[in-house]
Amino acid sequence: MKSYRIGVLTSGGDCPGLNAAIRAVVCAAGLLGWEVYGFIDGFEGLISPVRYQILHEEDTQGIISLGGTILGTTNRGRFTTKTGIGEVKRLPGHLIDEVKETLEGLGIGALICIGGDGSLTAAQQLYESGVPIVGVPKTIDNDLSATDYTFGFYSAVEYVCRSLDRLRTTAASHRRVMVVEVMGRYTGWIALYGGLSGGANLILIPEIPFEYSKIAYQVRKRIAEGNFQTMIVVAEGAHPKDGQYYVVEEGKSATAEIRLGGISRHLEKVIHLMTGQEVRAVILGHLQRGGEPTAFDRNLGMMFGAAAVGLVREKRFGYMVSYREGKIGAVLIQEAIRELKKVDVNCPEIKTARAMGISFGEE
Ligand SMILES: Nc1ncnc2c1ncn2[C@@H]1O[C@H](COP(=O)(O)OP(=O)(O)OP(=O)(O)O)[C@@H](O)[C@H]1O
Ligand SMILES: O=P(O)(O)OC[C@H]1O[C@](O)(CO)[C@@H](O)[C@@H]1O
Ligand SMILES: [Mg+2]
Repeated sequence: MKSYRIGVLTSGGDCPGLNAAIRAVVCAAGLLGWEVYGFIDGFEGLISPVRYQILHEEDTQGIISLGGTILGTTNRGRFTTKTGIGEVKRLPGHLIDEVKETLEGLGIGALICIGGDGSLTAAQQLYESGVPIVGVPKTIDNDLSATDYTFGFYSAVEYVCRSLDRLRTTAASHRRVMVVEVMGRYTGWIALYGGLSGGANLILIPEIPFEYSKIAYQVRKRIAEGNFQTMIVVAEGAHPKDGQYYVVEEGKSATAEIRLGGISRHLEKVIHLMTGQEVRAVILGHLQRGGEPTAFDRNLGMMFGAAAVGLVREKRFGYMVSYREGKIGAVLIQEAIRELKKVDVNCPEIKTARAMGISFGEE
């Protein structure tokens, strides 16, 4: 008798912990006697030219500690559902039909989609069209609702924290202002957690629009107090009050979301002009996304992967696994993608930062 078959794919920006999730899916499904088809390059592998790899336990040995994804991923292509903040596009019907044909042709009974907000928006649309889908949340940005954490986030935070440690010694030696730009798209999770743990003096996040004069004031105040170096962490999506996001490519592409970036270079010029200090911008970029996952992200990836197989077993399609208050559970994918999870400006990390005199550039 043909055994039950499931598919798994990784989609959107890669992040540490994806391989741990893939291994858990393969091991948990294998114990149930199921076959696992890993689709290559996310949703792209589901349509012509269809690409997949049958995954056995031995194919996933030793990958828990490996960054990236053995299945490949993409954040541009034929499955664009998001082009800008709050803008959602419908997937064309012919694409959905092709996905269904592929799954039916291969005898696959369920598909596990490991993705961020954009990829799970596509997954939800496929589910609404009858594709049996279970979601697994991932992204370094930690911007998915209905889960406290996504794997990849703490690995990125760890990198930001260590980078600040290194940058502080050179900033102190030269009595400079360092402006360290970190990822996170429209949310400030990485900037807040990385900045606080790395001893930043100012943290600029999209949730708290800043004022240039307040940043300059903080730099001058520090100098007056005998602190000649200032560490500023800025989220790529941070912006001044009434200001625009800084984007790498002007305009929008039909096949990808806009790329944010460049705010640190702008701040470098403005802070120098306003304070006369030497300022250096450092963009941490994809160094935050590469490399090995932290132990937390490995464990979260495995807990999510194994739980996703459990949801398939229970036929709870349209659900996404989640982590809330220390427990693994399930929520509707629809609930997770309804709106971006932004930093609560009254959260303990912000309160702690304020209590310690760390500025958010608005006072
Ligand atoms: N095959 C594809 N074709 C087009 N766009 C895609 C495809 N796969 C993923 N995307 C898009 O890539 C972007 C990133 O994916 P997702 O949100 O799942 O990951 P992420 O880790 O949160 O990264 P990001 O911060 O870039 O959103 C989303 O806008 C998503 O719609
Ligand atoms: O890999 P790309 O296309 O540069 O995408 C960068 C974006 O992806 C993310 O790293 C999330 O995966 C965002 O923080 C960032 O804005
Ligand atoms: Mg995203």
